[in-house]
Amino acid sequence: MSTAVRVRGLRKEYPGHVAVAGIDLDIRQGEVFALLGPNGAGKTTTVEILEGHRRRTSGEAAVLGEDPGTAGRAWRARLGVVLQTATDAAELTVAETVRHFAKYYPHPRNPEEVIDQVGLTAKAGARVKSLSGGQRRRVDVALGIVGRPELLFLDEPTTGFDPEARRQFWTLIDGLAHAGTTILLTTHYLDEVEALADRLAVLARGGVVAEGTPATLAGRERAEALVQWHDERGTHQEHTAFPTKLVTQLSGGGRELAGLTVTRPSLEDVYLDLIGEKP
Ligand SMILES: Nc1ncnc2c1ncn2[C@@H]1O[C@H](COP(=O)(O)OP(=O)(O)OP(=O)(O)O)[C@@H](O)[C@H]1O
Repeated sequence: MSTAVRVRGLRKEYPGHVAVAGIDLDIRQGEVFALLGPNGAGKTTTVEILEGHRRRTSGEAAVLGEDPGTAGRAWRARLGVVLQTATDAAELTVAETVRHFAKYYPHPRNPEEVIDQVGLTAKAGARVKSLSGGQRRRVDVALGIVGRPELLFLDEPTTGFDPEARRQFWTLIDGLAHAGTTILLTTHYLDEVEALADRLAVLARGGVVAEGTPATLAGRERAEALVQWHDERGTHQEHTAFPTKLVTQLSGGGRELAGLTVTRPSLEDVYLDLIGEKP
């Protein structure tokens, strides 16, 4: 599988401050890759460099085979971008806005279909100005995908969405990924990462502190499990690296254990541990 994004030693310094301290990343074509990290970790800076919106101080970057610092309009048309800050609310309607943006691209998607996909058909004739925050965010997403991007950047795309809108959005992203779109997602929602991402990297203090799949990040699948059950003497709990063995012993080969649960660290536990904020 070929590489959509390749980054080596990427560094960004602001006066008196290192925002990105030399990171490496490889994002394969067709995968959904999530970038996680606390506020100020360097996610937006990294993404903006890859989008060609910000200059790097040093290091190498190749996005769809080109250097984002020098690539031109044809390259830009292959990208879809949903920035963290919402598009300025204009006097135009939703349909007018999406149709207008579609004209910037050589092979745009059908604007009406895109509006439908982001769940805004009922609001197609409404002025963007009159929409709620979550609905405007959906317009942003529509504008990000109308150009049929090969690589889609989503910077905190579901902030302000209600739970139903988030689910719809996940379905939409899943569909795009299945159709072969590479997606780079930054988010603070760990359930979003578990639902969507093939792989993720955790950024903290400008560096990558862990990289892996949501299920195996930082040895999560090998971490000790907590086994809980109760009997006439009360509730019991035990930490073990071998929960299957423990449960087999406890159940004496088939006796039912009341209230049995086996839990491993959640992605959130692992994440908080990695960024050094575990309570
Ligand atoms: N234009 C700028 N000038 C100076 N410092 C900046 C500039 N832009 C960002 N920074 C600093 O660089 C660091 C990384 O910021 P960045 O926006 O990349 O973080 P982030 O991981 O996206 O955070 P968030 O989760 O809050 O969006 C922060 O300390 C920020 O204050």
